[in-house]
Amino acid sequence: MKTFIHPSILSADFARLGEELQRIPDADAVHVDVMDNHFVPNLSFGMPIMEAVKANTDLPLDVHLMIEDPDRWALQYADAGADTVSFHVEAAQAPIRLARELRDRGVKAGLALRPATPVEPYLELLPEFDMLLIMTVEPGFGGQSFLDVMMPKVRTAREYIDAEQLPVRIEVDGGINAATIGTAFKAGADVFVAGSAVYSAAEPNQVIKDLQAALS
Ligand SMILES: O=C(CO)[C@@H](O)[C@H](O)COP(=O)(O)O
Repeated sequence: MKTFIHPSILSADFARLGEELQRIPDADAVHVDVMDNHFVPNLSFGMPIMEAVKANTDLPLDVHLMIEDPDRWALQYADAGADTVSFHVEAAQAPIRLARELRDRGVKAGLALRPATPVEPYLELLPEFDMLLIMTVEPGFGGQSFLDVMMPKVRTAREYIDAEQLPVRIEVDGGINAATIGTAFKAGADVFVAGSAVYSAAEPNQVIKDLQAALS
């Protein structure tokens, strides 16, 4: 199975964001965490920073909206150059309509689930999506510990996706590092977001290579 490492810039130095983006050349995409201080108890950034990120990297942008009312905002991120826009099923009014609107623009649609949200009720929606984002920490902050109790959810999704032969990736987000990535991979994830593990290191790109090596 092909795998993808997406560093999260939530753990980068925002005052030097342009340089921070140049420190991860072997990443498969940049994970862009948008938080509104309503859906999650933290505020990160919005469209101006998204536009600055787009202007300062050639890597694909994997945008994760942790916001209320994604139906209202998601298309702006698509139009600003996102490759993938994931929004939370707990926040969306009309997830299928929004996924179709994203895909009509040529942008991949991701369905994100909080740790407390079961996956089973949403499996039948997956043909409408390109990615399922399973949170492996409570959304809102970087640097938390990996919730391995989410692995049954990843396994259930993997079994369904394989049985239905859907071209849907499974992204895990939160607490991913060299010690946890193998657990998530074995459960069936193929896209791995890593924030603090990458950006707290002296050489972020070496961490990306180490994570890739841990999967090979
Ligand atoms: O969405 C989130 C947090 O809500 C994540 O993308 C974190 O930014 C990942 O950070 P680490 O757990 O890898 O430090």
